Amino acid sequence: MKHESRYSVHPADAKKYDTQQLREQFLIEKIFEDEEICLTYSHEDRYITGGAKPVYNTLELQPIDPLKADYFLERRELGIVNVGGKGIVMADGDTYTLDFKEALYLGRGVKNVTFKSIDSSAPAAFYLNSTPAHKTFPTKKVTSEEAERVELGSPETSNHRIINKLLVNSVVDTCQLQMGMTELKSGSVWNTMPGHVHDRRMEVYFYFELPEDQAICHFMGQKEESRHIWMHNHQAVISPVWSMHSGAGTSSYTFIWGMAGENLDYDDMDKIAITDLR
Ligand SMILES: O=C(O)C(=O)C[C@H](O)C(=O)CO
Ligand SMILES: [Zn+2]
Repeated sequence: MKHESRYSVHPADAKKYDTQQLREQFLIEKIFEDEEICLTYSHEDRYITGGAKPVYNTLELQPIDPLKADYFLERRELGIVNVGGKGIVMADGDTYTLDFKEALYLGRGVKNVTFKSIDSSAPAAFYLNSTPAHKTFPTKKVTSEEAERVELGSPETSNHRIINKLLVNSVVDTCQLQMGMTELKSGSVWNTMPGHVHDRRMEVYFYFELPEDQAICHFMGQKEESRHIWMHNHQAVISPVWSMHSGAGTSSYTFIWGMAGENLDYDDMDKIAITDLR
C-alpha cells in the first residue's frame, strides 16, 4: 500500500500559489496503479481518497501509519465505486461483486477488506473514499438503479447532466460520508455550473470516462479569486470548504464526488451567481 498526506490550506495562502503549488496541494495525480492500493490522507476533514487496482493479485486494505489503528476501518467508514471491469470486494468473509459504476458502503468495524478482479484483461478499479466514523452502519451495495437521480442543466448552457446520488442519506445510512456520480450528456462539458460552496463540508472530485487525449479545466478558489487546475482521466482534486469546485472538459466525461463534514444535507450549498465569478 502507498500513501501520502496533505495538510489543510488557508484561502489567503492559496491565492498566492503558482501552478505547481496549486497542483501539489490539491491535485491527486495518481489514483490507480496496477496491483496497488494508493491513498491520500487529507487533513481537510481527515478525508482519505484513493484507489485499489488488483489485476492478478488480491489486494488487502491495511491500516496506513497515520491512522495508528489495528485495522483500516477501526474508526472509519468507506465508500467504494468500481470504475473498471467487474470485481469482488470481500468484507469479513462476505462477497460483494461490483460491476462498472456500482457502489459499496462499508461501515466502521469491518476488519478484513480485500479487492480482486474477475478478469485480469479487464481489471476492476475500485475508487475509494473514507472518513472518520463514530458509529457502525450496515454494509450496503448500491447500483445505478438504486441511486437517487436528478437531471440538471441544459444543452443550451452546455451543462446537461445526471446526478446519481449513490451513498447519500436517502439511500444508505452513513456517519458523514456522501458519494455520488455525475454523468455529462454528450455535447455538454460543464459540471457544477452555476457553482457553489458549502462551508459545512469539504469535497473531492474524481474524473473518469475522459478520453486519454482530452482534459478538464477544474476551477477552484473563492468566487472572487478563482484558479484552475488542468486534469486528466483518473485524477482527483481536493476542495476545501472555501473553494468552489466546477469543471469544463474538452469533451464530455463522468465524475465521482465525495463529501464529509458537518451535515448530510446534499442541498446545503451557497450558490454562486455566474456573474459574480472573478
Ligand atoms: O454537476 C454537479 O452539479 C455536481 O455533481 C455537484 C456535486 O454533486 C457537488 O458538488 C455536491 O456538493
Ligand atoms: Zn459541492
